[in-house]
Amino acid sequence: MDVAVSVQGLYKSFGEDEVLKGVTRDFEEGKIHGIVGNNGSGKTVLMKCICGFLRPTRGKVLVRYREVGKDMDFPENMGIIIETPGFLPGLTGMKNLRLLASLQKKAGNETIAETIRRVGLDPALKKPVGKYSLGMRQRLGIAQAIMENPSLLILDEPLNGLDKHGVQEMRALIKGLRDEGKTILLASHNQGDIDELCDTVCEMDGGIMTMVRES
Ligand SMILES: Nc1ncnc2c1ncn2[C@@H]1O[C@H](COP(=O)(O)OP(=O)(O)OP(=O)(O)O)[C@@H](O)[C@H]1O
Repeated sequence: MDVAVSVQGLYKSFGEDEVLKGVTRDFEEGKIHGIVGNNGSGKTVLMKCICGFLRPTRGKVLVRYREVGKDMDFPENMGIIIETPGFLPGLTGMKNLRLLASLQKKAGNETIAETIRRVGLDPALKKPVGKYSLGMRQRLGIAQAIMENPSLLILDEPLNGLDKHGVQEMRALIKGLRDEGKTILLASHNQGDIDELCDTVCEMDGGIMTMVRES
């Protein structure tokens, strides 16, 4: 099997608090991998370690066989939604994404506009993001994560705040991204999202990971 992300004996402590307790798991390329678990079970901390935002206390994360924090600071070709996407409230959605895209210079204006349309928003909308509804902000967050066509997506509760219709649309989008060959790690509390989207499911419980469903 082609492994996109390999988590090997991962421990993470904050002071006395051991939040990850030896997590080991390979996530196969081209699939949607669900991560479920109660509040505080360590899902976000695990995702932050995979992204290189947090350094593990022990163990390692390999993304496409290169170690995060050693062979590279952050995995390349990665799109992320972790916690609420931080946009500048006074700018339009298009301007926010253009600003973020200017860092990597991978996505031009047409690609950004196309991505905004793909998540069901209007790239010509003059309304500043500060006046967006929660669902619109979430859609823009998804656009930001996918605009540079990453091959790995780390999505922590990406469908939060969306109404029923929005959830259906964004589920279809996420499945479409998987069908394009992308690898997706998806943390969710929504059983419907997990059942419909995920090829494999694992559960975090008190910093320990157990397998729930293999494809
Ligand atoms: N920067 C930090 N400093 C100290 N403790 C932290 C930090 N980040 C997370 N924690 C602790 O790690 C534990 C796991 O948090 P985490 O955010 O990974 O949970 P989660 O499974 O994502 O929960 P939720 O479902 O609520 O999003 C919690 O007890 C949290 O307080």
